[in-house]
Amino acid sequence: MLDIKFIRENSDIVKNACKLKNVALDIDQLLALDKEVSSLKTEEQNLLTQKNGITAKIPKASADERPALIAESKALDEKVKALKPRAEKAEEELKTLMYLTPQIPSPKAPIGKDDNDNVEVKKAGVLPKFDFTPLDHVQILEKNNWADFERIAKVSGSRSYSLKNEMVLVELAMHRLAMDKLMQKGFTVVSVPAFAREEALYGTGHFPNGRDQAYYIPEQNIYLAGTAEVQINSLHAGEILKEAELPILYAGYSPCFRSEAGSYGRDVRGLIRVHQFMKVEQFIYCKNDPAESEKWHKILLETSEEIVQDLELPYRVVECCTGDMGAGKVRMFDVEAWVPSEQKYRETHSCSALHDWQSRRTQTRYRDNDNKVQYVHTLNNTAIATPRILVPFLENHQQADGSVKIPAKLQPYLMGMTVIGKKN
Ligand SMILES: Nc1ncnc2c1ncn2[C@@H]1O[C@H](COS(=O)(=O)NC(=O)[C@@H](N)CO)[C@@H](O)[C@H]1O
Repeated sequence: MLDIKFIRENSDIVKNACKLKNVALDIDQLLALDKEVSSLKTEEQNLLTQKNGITAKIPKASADERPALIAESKALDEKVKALKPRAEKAEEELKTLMYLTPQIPSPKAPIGKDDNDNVEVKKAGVLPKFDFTPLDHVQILEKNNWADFERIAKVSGSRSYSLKNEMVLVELAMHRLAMDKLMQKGFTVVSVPAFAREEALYGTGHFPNGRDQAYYIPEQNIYLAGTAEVQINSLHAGEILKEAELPILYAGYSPCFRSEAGSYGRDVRGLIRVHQFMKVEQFIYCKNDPAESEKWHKILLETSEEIVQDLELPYRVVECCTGDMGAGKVRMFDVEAWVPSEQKYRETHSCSALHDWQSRRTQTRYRDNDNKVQYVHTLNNTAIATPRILVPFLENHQQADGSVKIPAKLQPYLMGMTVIGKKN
């Protein structure tokens, strides 16, 4: 959400942001509603002032003056009451449009329509050369009895999977590697429930537009969040923190649930795009300062690169263009790991800076050292998300017999194993 004062004084900048982010929103209509809300409030205030003036006269008025004064006071009450539904309707409509108003993208962000216009900013690692015909991740899993798809689909439906044997240990090992790294960097590791109330999904900006991505449990009127960003972003909703408490660094561990509505037919095979996955989420609250946000954004990105390097995966970093980054972002980078069977890089991490666009939605503020109350800035990035990252992991580290080499940094989390899978 933006500051309404900013929209009033910079409507052209906001209109341009809507264009850059493919957000179909009528800012003139928003400003007209804003004016209507203000004028209704002023009208109500004037009526109340008039009424108070009249009421104040009643005690001193003579017996024959009093009935007229009481009648006039009642008539003013009726006028105030008549305004209420109009004011509430205008406020509701204004709030809806405020929730849809995109953040202003950084001038450093590439301008573009969709992920085809993202810009590669870094490439690292050596693409694997196989002296055998490499398998894709599903074939490697099946050859080693490391996953089941067919049976579990009968039980759990589409886009489901069951990891087996060493693959379950590899998944846990990756999460532990990520959590240990984040703890060493001062992050507070927290596990959070997948459950989240509607306000929390509005808080990150997943709602209103992404409502169809979330599973809803009507009896509890609660949702299954698609990322721990949702829960963590609302952990301090409504609070006024102290500047000395910032930055707050969270590593949120949770199951993530996504309907993947709109992804029909995409990545239907294997582990890339599933309904339930596990993620360690990096989330930072920092003070309201673009330079501070830029510093933490860089650190978040470097941390996810370190994890991908620890897994010895060839990868690249792309800066997301304005049309791909999403409504709330100032700037966003994706880390993409190389998938040999597709001969292309696939997104494994997504690193965003949002300034105060989310904290205005959750009313998360802090009292700065000059005693001024400000909105915090928020940032988030994936630390590790499985099972998707198992895809580049298995394919890049596969050997001719179908076994898979374990990178040195992961071995301590796997009882020192250096290779897993097929021998004979
Ligand atoms: N349907 C899915 N199946 C498997 N993995 C997924 C799915 N959706 C997202 N992911 C993984 O989760 C990562 C983060 O998802 S994201 O929507 O891009 N970004 C976020 O959720 C942010 N909170 C940063 O983590 C993705 O990069 C990807 O690795």
